[in-house]
Amino acid sequence: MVPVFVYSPDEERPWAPGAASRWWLHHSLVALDAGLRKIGSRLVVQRGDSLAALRRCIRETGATLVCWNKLYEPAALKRDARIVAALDDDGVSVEQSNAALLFEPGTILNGQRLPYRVFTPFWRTVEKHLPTLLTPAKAPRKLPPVPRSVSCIDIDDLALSPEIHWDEGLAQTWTPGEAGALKQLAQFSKHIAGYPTGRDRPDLIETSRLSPHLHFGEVGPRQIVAALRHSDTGAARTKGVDSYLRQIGWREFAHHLLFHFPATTNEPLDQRFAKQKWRRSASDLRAWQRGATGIPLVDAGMRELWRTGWMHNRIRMIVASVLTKNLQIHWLQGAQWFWETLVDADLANNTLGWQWVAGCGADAAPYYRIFNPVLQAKRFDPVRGYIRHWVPELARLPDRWIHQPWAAPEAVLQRAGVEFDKTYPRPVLDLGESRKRALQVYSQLR
Ligand SMILES: Cc1cc2nc3c(=O)[nH]c(=O)nc-3n(C[C@H](O)[C@H](O)[C@H](O)COP(=O)(O)OP(=O)(O)OC[C@H]3O[C@@H](n4cnc5c(N)ncnc54)[C@H](O)[C@@H]3O)c2cc1C
Repeated sequence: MVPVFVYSPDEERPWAPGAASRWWLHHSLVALDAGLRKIGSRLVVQRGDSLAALRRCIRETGATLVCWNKLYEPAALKRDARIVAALDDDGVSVEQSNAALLFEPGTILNGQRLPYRVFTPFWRTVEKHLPTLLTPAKAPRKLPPVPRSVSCIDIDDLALSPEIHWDEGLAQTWTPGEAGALKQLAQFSKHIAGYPTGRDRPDLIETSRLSPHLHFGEVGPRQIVAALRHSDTGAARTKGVDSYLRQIGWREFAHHLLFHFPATTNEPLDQRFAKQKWRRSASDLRAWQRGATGIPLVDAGMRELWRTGWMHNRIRMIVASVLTKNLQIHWLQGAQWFWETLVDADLANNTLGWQWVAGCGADAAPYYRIFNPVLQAKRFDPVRGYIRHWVPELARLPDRWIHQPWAAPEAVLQRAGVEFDKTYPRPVLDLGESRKRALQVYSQLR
């Protein structure tokens, strides 16, 4: 057996991996190679056209069977179909498996044999099938050595790591690789009873933070189901496990949807929204990207993203709502920024998330649901710990004002050392006015 990785970003266009994903990929490959070496093998790394790289490897090894786990993104499916046909012509067998999802897309359909467009009935059907899932096999303890004659480049030659070192925050936050994923899963599993109540609190670490590991296949959803089911004891744990698996269900839903509706990476699923007119404002977009909108909860989230390559789910919803609804900037602009900066950037989840918030996707938030970052901060960042951490220039403001400094009396601002447009920006929008405008735009689209 010869483990091969081929890096071919051109084959993933227009959604080739962004900067944060490339960072993760580099470290994930290093970890994979180290793991393989421990059991007698090594990772053969190639770059360029996948088919050409595989054919070279087949020539060099005399392989008669090529196996891989499937990806279900539109570009990957097209590429894989081309490779399967070409290898078939060469007389080489191919075996494709599913490790990325609980079930193959196309196998979970509604009564009319059509894809689900609403999450709850989709998840009910998946839940019914969960007991049929096979427990994943254990990893091998020994593998045969890879012959020296097999051509291979260094992982460094893929030039995935950034030349300018903006990645310090990522390195401090994450441990890419299977060992990091399993450790994270084991730790999370101990606290899973707190997940249903804690999962909405960005100031606490109550979610699993497994998203990048799942995206890169360092742990699979079936492994997660198996691990949690086996450890399930007590009512609180059961509630925690159920609530968590439902989120894994959203991931599954997103991937099945993308499989059935591949154009949604760039177009709204709900075609009524295709005629929506968007605002263009480079300065507002930049303020949003840089965490300089003057709206503390939004700025906190965008800075967390920039520094760590990750953002809490509730905050993702809030920053996306402010961009698409209050600022009326196209959801694709937000999706592209997330694509570049998230370590868990995932075409299916990102598309679903953005279209859900913008109101144009499957089972989407209704158009009149416009998150108010001030009320959201009161509710989900009750002691404002999240804002204080990510927006330290406001840290000395009392709880009452820190999430809405524009409303604070001058004396309070002075005492806290806050000076608008010097230490912290004035808000780029009026939340109330922009909400009214958004409601008008959306009501015309219905
Ligand atoms: C605008 C927007 C963009 C998003 N972009 C991405 C993205 O590019 N990649 C990504 O993995 N997730 C994305 N999400 C979904 C979600 O925010 C993240 O999966 C979650 O925050 C990851 O943290 P966690 O692993 O601690 O999640 P947990 O709460 O521990 O959930 C466990 C797993 O379930 C899956 N999951 C959870 N929530 C969702 C969801 N709403 N949709 C789909 N899958 C979910 C993830 O794989 C996650 O790792 C996006 C959400 C929004 C609103």
